[in-house]
Formats: sequence, structure tokens, C-alpha cells
Amino acid sequence: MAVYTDVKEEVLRDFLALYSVGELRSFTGIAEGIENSNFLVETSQDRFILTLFEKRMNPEDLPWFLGLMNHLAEQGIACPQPIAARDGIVLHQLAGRPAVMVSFLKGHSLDEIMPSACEQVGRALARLHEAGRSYRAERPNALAPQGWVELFARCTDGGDEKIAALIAETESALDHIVTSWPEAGQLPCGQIHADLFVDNVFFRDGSLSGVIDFYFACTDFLAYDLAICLNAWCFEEDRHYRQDRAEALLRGYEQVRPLSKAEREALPVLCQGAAMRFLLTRLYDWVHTPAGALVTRKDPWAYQRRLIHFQKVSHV
Ligand SMILES: Nc1ncnc2c1ncn2[C@@H]1O[C@H](COP(=O)(O)OP(=O)(O)OP(=O)(O)O)[C@@H](O)[C@H]1O
Ligand SMILES: N[C@@H](CCO)C(=O)O
Repeated sequence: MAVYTDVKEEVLRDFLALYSVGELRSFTGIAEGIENSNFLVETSQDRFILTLFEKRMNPEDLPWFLGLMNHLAEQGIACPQPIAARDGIVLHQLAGRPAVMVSFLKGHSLDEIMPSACEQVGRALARLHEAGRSYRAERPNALAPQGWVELFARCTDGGDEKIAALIAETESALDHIVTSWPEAGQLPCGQIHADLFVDNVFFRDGSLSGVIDFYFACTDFLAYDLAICLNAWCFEEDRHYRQDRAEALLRGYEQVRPLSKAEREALPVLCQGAAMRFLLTRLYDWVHTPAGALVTRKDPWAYQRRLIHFQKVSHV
């Protein structure tokens, strides 16, 4: 469920009057997503997505995210483009929340992942990295090794025996990843999506039609973004590694942006780090979200299994 904030029709009409988007025809809350409240808004002109940013989002980060999305869209990347109001400003307030209207992207996320889809994801990711080069402002990654250590420290109290075992098993892996992590400057850096999961990529008639959800985007190693995709796209039923998907993902990526030798060699530890990042955010939510809450908690063990896989490989 991802409509935390209720929006009344009259209030939305007044809000839309700030924009040149036509008259309101209908609006519906969107159930998918967990971070923010999203609505599909249909006007006499077009369809839009209205996002109300909820409390986990730091409002100071919003101009950077929206600037990046606008920049990428202008470079031809199929991603939501923020819509400026008549005053030229994209970020306004609605129902007491920072709110933005973005362009609606057609398509749906995949239920079944074929290697050909992974190849397209690889290409789209590399294009996104290339297009991000000319977006100069940087946003450090809060969910990088130092952030993981801090997150881990906030997970250690609470939870049942199963959680306690997961925490104990995670500690030494975290130490190893942190000490083996590449230094700044050792690998090419740039703007990364940082959450390019299956639910954030749309397809239409078998072709990739759009990439959404840039609210974890940041400036980090480009190959780390690929490592996130290897985790998110290349496991069957959250446990079996699909080499064919991984090869297709890397092939697609390298059609646009070939990896350096250093990036190739770093992939196993980057994949361990990516698995650790999602293990820890899921573990944190598991420990801190009551079992009966409306938000569905995501399974941290699915990422422990990926971590164990990537600990055993010398190349990806
Ligand atoms: N630009 C868009 N065009 C079409 N549909 C969109 C667009 N943006 C969001 N959606 C729809 O809204 C849903 C939720 O969006 P999104 O994943 O960005 O929300 P979120 O709360 O930030 O989620 P998450 O928990 O994944 O971070 C998507 O699954 C998709 O169905
Ligand atoms: N894609 C993330 C949630 C948003 O960061 C996960 O599956 O854990």
C-alpha cells in the first residue's frame, strides 16, 4: 500500500490549477510502492503521476532527484520527467507534503524475466550512466559501506532467534566487504539509479519502455549499479543464480559502456556489497516494522542467499 496521505478532490483541483495540464478528469491512489504516496491523475490533456513525499524522504534531497530525472529525460532516457508549474517550479506542497507531478510512462514491470529483458536492462543502465555524465551536482550515497555499518548497528537489538542468527551471520561478511571495498578514484564514478529492481523497469510488447523511481539515485561507482542489477535480476525464486541472465545483462551494458579490467575484477565484491545493502535495509525494516503494519516487510534472507552466492565466486 502506498497512499499514506489522503487527497481531497477539491484540494487536488486547486493544486492542478497551478499547472498548465488541463482539467482534472479522475485520480486514483496507486497501491504499489512503499516509500511515498502515488496517484494516477488523468486530466483533459494527459495522464500524470502525482507523488507526495512522505517522512522517510529528506526534502533537501528532492531538488537533486528531480533535477537528475529532468536531465536524463532531456537526454532521451525514458524516465519520468518532472512537470513545472506555471511559476516554473517543479516542487510544490499538497496536503502538507512536498509534491511533484511527473510524466506518466506506459508499460508494465515483468512477471517473467527472460535473458533478452536483462540485455535491454543492461543497455538502459549504461545509457543512463552515459547520460548522467553531464549532470554535475553530486549526491553522496548514504547507503554505502559507512552507511551499512551504521544501519547494522541499529538492527542489533530486537527480533527473534531467527533474526539474531541472521545478524550474527552478517557481521563478519560486513567487515570483509567494508575492508575490501574499492577506494574512491579506483573505479569510474557517476550518477547511479541504485534501485533498478524489476518493479522499477517497464516493458511494452517485449521492449523496455521506461525506468522509474529515482529516489535512491546518488553518485557512486557505476559498476556498483550493475552489481545491484545482478542481484535484482539474476536470481530465480530468490535463490538460484541465473548465469544466462547475468551474461545477458553484462553483454547489454557493455554494448554501450564497456567495463574496465578494474571494474570486472571488482564485480564480486560490489555484488556482495549490493546484496548487503538490501539485506540490511530489509533487516532494518523487519526489526522496526510491527508484524501487523500495513506495509509488507521484504524478506532479508533472500539477500543473505545472494550474498552467500557472491562470496563464493571469483568472477561474475
Ligand atoms: N512515471 C510513472 N509512470 C507510470 N507509472 C508510474 C510512474 N511512477 C510510478 N508509477 C507507478 O507507481 C508505482 C509506485 O511508484 P514507485 O515505485 O516510484 O513508488 P515508491 O513508493 O517510491 O516505491 P518503492 O517502494 O519501490 O521505492 C509503480 O509501481 C508504478 O505502478
Ligand atoms: N528495492 C528495494 C526496496 C526499495 O529500496 C528492495 O527490494 O529491498
